[in-house]
Amino acid sequence: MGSLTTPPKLLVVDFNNEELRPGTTTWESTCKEIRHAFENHGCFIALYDKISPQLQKSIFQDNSQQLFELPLDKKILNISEKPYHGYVGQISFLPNHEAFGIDYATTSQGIQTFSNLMWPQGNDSFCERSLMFSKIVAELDNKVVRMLFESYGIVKNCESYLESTTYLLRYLKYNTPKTKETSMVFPPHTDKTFTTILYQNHISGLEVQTRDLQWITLEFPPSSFVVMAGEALRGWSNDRVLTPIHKVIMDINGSETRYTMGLFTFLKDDKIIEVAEELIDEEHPLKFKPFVHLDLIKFFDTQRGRRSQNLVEDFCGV
Ligand SMILES: O=C(O)CCC(=O)C(=O)O
Ligand SMILES: [Fe+2]
Repeated sequence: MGSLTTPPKLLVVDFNNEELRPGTTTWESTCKEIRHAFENHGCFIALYDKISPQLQKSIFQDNSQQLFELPLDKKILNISEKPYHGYVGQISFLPNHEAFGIDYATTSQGIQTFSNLMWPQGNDSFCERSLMFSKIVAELDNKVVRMLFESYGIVKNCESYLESTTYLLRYLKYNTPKTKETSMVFPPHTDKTFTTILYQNHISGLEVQTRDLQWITLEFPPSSFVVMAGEALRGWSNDRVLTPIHKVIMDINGSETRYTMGLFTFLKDDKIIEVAEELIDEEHPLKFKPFVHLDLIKFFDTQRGRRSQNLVEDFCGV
């Protein structure tokens, strides 16, 4: 059904702007804009041209294609002790979707461990490009997190969050759906991350739900990323940040495969995620008890967690 009001436009932040340095007025005003975007929509678009055209091409054309062409007995070796960190595919109600997860993707060891499973004979170019991509996107992530903390006046413990962050690089693929019933290639969900950064090839499809339940179709300008809040960030923010519901829809008349790269951040087990006192006031009384990120994901992996409409509250609400 159509909506009577036009869907809002998402914030676009130009991270290529030289003026976007701590101490400048541009920095200060952009910090505020980012905070409002996280609070109002839970996401925004980042223009960031650090991925060269060659890297972009080889990530989508070489790396993604090589990975998804592997035989199933190799793909299923991509497992993890952590829920939702490994291979996803062959799911009857998601016939057009497949994904891999590479944990500790900003370290050569993390990438190598994954590559050794998929290509025991070695695949140096896959490793180099994946590592380069993850490091570039992690830099963007760190900047965004710093800006969000700063806009709330929380500067002192930001570094401890960044030091405790691990990065899961996911390669995602969506085939063209065959019928109208399967045009939703990924169902509505929220991310269980701290933050998620998405990068796609030229095939769009991501839609994000607003607070007033309208769907926005995301346009990715050239060299852009979508930065999105996960459930753990919502917990950290004392429920100020929105964790947006999003889904992927593809045109049944389309002919091209959609590839996405996602950098998903998580906090290590020794890091307690705790609402900072700066985020508690009369209007925002404390909503969540301190928690460990992996425990939140494990909770989601239970029947009660998967049914929850309000994950952080059901997991650690006060
Ligand atoms: O492919 C996309 O654009 C979205 C992927 C996504 O939402 C996810 O993997 O959590
Ligand atoms: Fe998602």
